[in-house]
Amino acid sequence: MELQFITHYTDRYTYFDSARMALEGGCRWIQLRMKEATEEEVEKEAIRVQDLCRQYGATFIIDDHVALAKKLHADGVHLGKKDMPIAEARKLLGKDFIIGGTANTFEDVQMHYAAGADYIGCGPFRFTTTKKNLSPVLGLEGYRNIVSRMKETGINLPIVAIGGIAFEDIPAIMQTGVSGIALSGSILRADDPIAETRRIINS
Ligand SMILES: Cc1ncc(COP(=O)(O)OP(=O)(O)O)c(N)n1
Ligand SMILES: Cc1ncsc1CCOP(=O)(O)O
Ligand SMILES: [Mg+2]
Repeated sequence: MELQFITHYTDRYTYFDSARMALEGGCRWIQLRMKEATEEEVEKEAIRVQDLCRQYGATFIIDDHVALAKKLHADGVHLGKKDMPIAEARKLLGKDFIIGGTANTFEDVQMHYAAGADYIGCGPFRFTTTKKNLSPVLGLEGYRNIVSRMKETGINLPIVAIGGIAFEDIPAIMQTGVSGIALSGSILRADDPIAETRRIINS
């Protein structure tokens, strides 16, 4: 299973802990997402998490902060509706950076495809408290619809499902034709987040 881990914090774990546990559990794609942090805090953690990702040979993506991704030579950046437009980020970063875009509809996918995105984070699958101001929930039917319209129009981009996903949801979500899963909370709420990551990777 292709898993992207999105960093978060809890009463027990820091952002850095969350990335470390996902890497120890075998995840090889980490997105540093720190919504309530200052630019300085994001940079400080980005340097540490990037170093750890390098030790594990994992891809390191930064959420929202294009200039920081360029400065640190991160592997890429993830951008949503309220962030820098993908075409502008592509001009700044060039072709060697991975750029992901958020989609909630097929029209979002079309727009990001035209702008040169490398992958789509598509969601939310269901309600989650990890993100505020959620777009409408897609459910399985939402993914089926988006994937089938992509096939009809010849849009070939990896689609990563995100939002409120737990271990038990993964087989049915993968059956809709998406390429992978991104998650955060269900790993951090597990008794043993490292074992939970391993269970997902091996599923
Ligand atoms: C893989 C992935 N998909 C979607 C998102 C959401 O990005 P965005 O819409 O910009 O919202 P924030 O994460 O910035 O709150 C994501 N980060 N990763
Ligand atoms: C960043 C993001 N975008 C849509 S839902 C979400 C949060 C994913 O985290 P969780 O797996 O805890 O719902
Ligand atoms: Mg964003």
